[in-house]
Amino acid sequence: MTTHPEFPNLHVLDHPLIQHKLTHMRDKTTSTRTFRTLLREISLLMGYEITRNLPLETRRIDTPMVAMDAPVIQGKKVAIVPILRAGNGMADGLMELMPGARVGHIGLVRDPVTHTPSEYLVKLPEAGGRTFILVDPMLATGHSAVHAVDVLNRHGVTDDQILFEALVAAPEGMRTFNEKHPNVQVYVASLDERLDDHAYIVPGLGDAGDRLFGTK
Ligand SMILES: O=P(O)(O)OC[C@H]1O[C@H](OP(=O)(O)OP(=O)(O)O)[C@H](O)[C@@H]1O
Ligand SMILES: O=c1cc[nH]c(=O)[nH]1
Ligand SMILES: [Mg+2]
Repeated sequence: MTTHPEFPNLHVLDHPLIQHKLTHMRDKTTSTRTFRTLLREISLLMGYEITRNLPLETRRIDTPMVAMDAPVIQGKKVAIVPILRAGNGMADGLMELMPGARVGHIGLVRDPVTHTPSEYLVKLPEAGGRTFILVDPMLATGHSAVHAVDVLNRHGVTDDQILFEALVAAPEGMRTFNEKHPNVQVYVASLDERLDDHAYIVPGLGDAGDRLFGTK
């Protein structure tokens, strides 16, 4: 895991398995079926790092030898929140890791001309001191990410209780995001070069939602 001099809250997960799978996802010849499998697998691998600081509690169990107080994750203290649609593909991986987690949804779609997101669904579990893991593969202009964190803030979740898991981010989007939410920790597989004239990430992987669901 590496950090970035300009973005102290950005963590680039450079594990070879994650980088190898990301390369296959970027490849335009990769099928929808394989893209979907890879997104779930990368999210699961990233989840291993992202959950590193989750609080543990102890539970009394009996081993075949003796009784002991053994550590367990406070599963009900975690909420996974995909930003629809593409975030769904990442949430699947995290839900495998944490089957007891609550799951919320934030539906956003980006206008192709103005690049501003509009909201079509918000359904969230109670804040209740939970860690909220927001997931969306693409952080491009950053407006969708900012909007989603604003939604969580209004719901009673503070920035230090939010982790953002993306696959690829653009520097422009990270700048915009950090102007509003510098205390949200952001985890990515890659910080890419730039945005193009249509606010797509370069080199990126194209339209994540369309590639995940085969809609184009
Ligand atoms: O950083 P931004 O410039 O806001 O762009 C990123 C957003 O764009 C994509 O979603 P899109 O709006 O295409 O919706 P979809 O997931 O339904 O395809 C992506 O999944 C992010 O949510
Ligand atoms: O590169 C991009 C930018 C926004 N949304 C995507 O799916 N891809
Ligand atoms: Mg899309």
